[in-house]
Amino acid sequence: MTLLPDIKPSDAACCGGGAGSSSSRSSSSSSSSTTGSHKGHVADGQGAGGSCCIGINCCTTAASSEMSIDETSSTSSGASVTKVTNNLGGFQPYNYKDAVAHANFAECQPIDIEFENVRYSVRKFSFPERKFVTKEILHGLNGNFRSGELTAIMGPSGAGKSTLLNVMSGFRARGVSGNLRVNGKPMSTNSERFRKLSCYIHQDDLLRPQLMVGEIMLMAAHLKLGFQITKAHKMNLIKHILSLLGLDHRFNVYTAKLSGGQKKRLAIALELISNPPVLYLDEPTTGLDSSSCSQCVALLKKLASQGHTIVCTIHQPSALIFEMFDKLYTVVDGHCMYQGPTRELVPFLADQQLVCPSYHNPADYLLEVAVGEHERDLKKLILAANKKYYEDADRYQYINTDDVQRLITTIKDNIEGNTLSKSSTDLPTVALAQFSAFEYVKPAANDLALEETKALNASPQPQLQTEQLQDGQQQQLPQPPQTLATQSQYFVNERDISSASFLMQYLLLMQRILVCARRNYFLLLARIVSHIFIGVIFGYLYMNVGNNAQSVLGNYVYLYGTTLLLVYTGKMAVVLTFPLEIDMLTREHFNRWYKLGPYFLSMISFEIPFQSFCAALYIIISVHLTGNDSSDSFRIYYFMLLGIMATLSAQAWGFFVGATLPTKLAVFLGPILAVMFSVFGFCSRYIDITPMFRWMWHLSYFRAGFHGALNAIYGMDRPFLECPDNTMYCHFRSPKVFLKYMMISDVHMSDCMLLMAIVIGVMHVLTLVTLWRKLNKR
Ligand SMILES: Nc1ncnc2c1ncn2[C@@H]1O[C@H](COP(=O)(O)OP(=O)(O)OP(=O)(O)O)[C@@H](O)[C@H]1O
Repeated sequence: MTLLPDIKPSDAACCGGGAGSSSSRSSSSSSSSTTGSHKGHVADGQGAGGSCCIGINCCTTAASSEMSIDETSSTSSGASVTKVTNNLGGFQPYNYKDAVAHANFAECQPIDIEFENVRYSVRKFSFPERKFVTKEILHGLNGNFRSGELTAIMGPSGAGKSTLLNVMSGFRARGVSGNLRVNGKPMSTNSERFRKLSCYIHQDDLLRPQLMVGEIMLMAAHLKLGFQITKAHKMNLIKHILSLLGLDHRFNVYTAKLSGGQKKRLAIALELISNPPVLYLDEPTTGLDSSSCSQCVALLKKLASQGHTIVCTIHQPSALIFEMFDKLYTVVDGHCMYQGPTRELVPFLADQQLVCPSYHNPADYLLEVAVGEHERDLKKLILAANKKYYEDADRYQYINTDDVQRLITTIKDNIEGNTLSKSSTDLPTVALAQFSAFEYVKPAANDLALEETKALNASPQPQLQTEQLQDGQQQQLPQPPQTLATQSQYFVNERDISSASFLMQYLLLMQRILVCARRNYFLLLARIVSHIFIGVIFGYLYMNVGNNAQSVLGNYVYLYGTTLLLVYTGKMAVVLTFPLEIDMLTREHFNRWYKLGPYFLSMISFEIPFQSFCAALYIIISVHLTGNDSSDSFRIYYFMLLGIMATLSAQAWGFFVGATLPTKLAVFLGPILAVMFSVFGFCSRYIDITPMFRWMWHLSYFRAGFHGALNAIYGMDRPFLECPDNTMYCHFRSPKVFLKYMMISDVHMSDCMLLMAIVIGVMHVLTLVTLWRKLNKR
């Protein structure tokens, strides 16, 4: 098992051509269908009295270069790679638009989601009212997200877009009520079955900067697809997805060096590995320039056109991008203000006496209405939107399967009559373009048309196919190298996915940690160097105090400083880094990359030995310089064991604090807790502690570590210490006298070890439980 894929950059760079060249004819059919929808859109808008500027009708699109498939070759890994040449015969650099237009993603199970009366409330403490209050954010939303549709959730800032996405994806489940049906069957968003259907891509991309694109993809493929699928198959799939998303040339690039748009595409590519039927994206276009924006939406549109249900929030799309969405769901103050096909928005608003001015972006106009710029009663609009939703739902219900069958038969007739290219692999899109008036036939038509597509793909294809040209001439076109069926063979069927076992997940995550640690060695090196440095400083300050009866208090301070150092370095290293880890864990776990158990085990399998190693380094150096190693060697072993246990106890607390509190709070609450344990259980004698705080003395791992260390160095019948100047009185010549004076002569080292072992175990269990709650009680 290797994380680092054995692929050369040249191999990866080639696969862009492979996918980008899938089929020139499917592009012609899909572009004709797109044009059809543009026309329909404008007609609708104008017919209703509105005349907003929409999509390509107001923009000039760049002329696409003519491309043809030149030759097919094989890479060293055996993958079929197709070079694409332009009409000048040169090698064509990667063309994202073409690749997206020609891309064929895998078919997937069509998923229609309907929701009814969805409400979401949060419970918060109100300081002015001095009580807990419940705030409802979503107020009984109804709607549907359908297979084959790209839906945009729009609305003003703070309207509840992200909240709706979080609720619908199951990312937020607490405080949610309402009914949800998936393909007509009731389901809970918190159920495992529902979660298996979808992936959620957050607005900010949390990608590990130390990993390269290819590595992160392979890691995700191993974790998501398991090991019943060969590595070669996974590599083919990865290359295929990366080339579809225009990232193949970034295969060997660290994710830190990707642009914003590339990171976004990589985030999508990672989730496409398991080919989820439903994709939720939170503001996928935020922070992208207009070209990256339209590339990103074009990609989503293509995914939707191949059967996925795609839902994303979007802020203020340009007219061109707005036009690319099939459907719009507008949220205003937690209510739905419009839902339905994008092209029906302008007529809908016009019906409400809101006429979108000429050459005005309907998306901008909608937002102006939503923020009240057009002085319309939003309540009326919300009511009208609900009325429209129910009317549309009725229309959908009353269309029977005979109607759908009739439509499909007509499409078949069209194909046989050669009015449409038989080679089109995008039958559902063609079917829908033909019958765009019957918008709500879509789900059923999609199912039937997909079956037809499968049947067509299964039938033997002629070597050369013909396409009817506009002027009536027949021209021979080369066979596309990969049809829908062959391209999507890389995608793994849902039933073949068996995610990696516990052990394999653990090993893969361990490998990821090691690779990241090796590449981000500066932080680890800093931890090692600081322990060595402080070991030398402490050793120098308390040089040779170990066996000197006159310097017992000096040695006491050395042991005290040692405990403090080990406790702070153990705790702070994780308190500061763990909250960021939790964000990544939340996302990867939600998208079912791995389970919590292997993740946590892999993390502590690295952190525990590393922190122990740092503590041991410090102890070896300082013990030698302070002369504490001049007595029996077993004392040093005990001292080292106690020091390591103290640092690991603090580390376990650090994990717990990091998992429980946000970083800003953890940074100062962690030390406050440490000071409390220190003052009340560590640097005071038991009788000096206020009775109210004596429980801290018993529970403090600080105290256990320190008293244990004192016991290891001065206890266990240590003989008299040296008193160098015989003329002087050495009060603590007898170690027993010193321990008695410090009131710890009855403290046993074994008790201290037991207490710290319990702290380590209990705190790790508590951290695990906290994480589990965070991940599962969202
Ligand atoms: N956990 C929460 N506690 C309290 N209020 C919340 C919580 N989550 C969301 N809200 C409130 O709900 C409203 C909707 O928030 P949401 O993030 O969904 O808005 P949005 O439409 O996505 O906004 P933006 O476009 O600015 O991201 C906001 O007023 C927000 O303050």
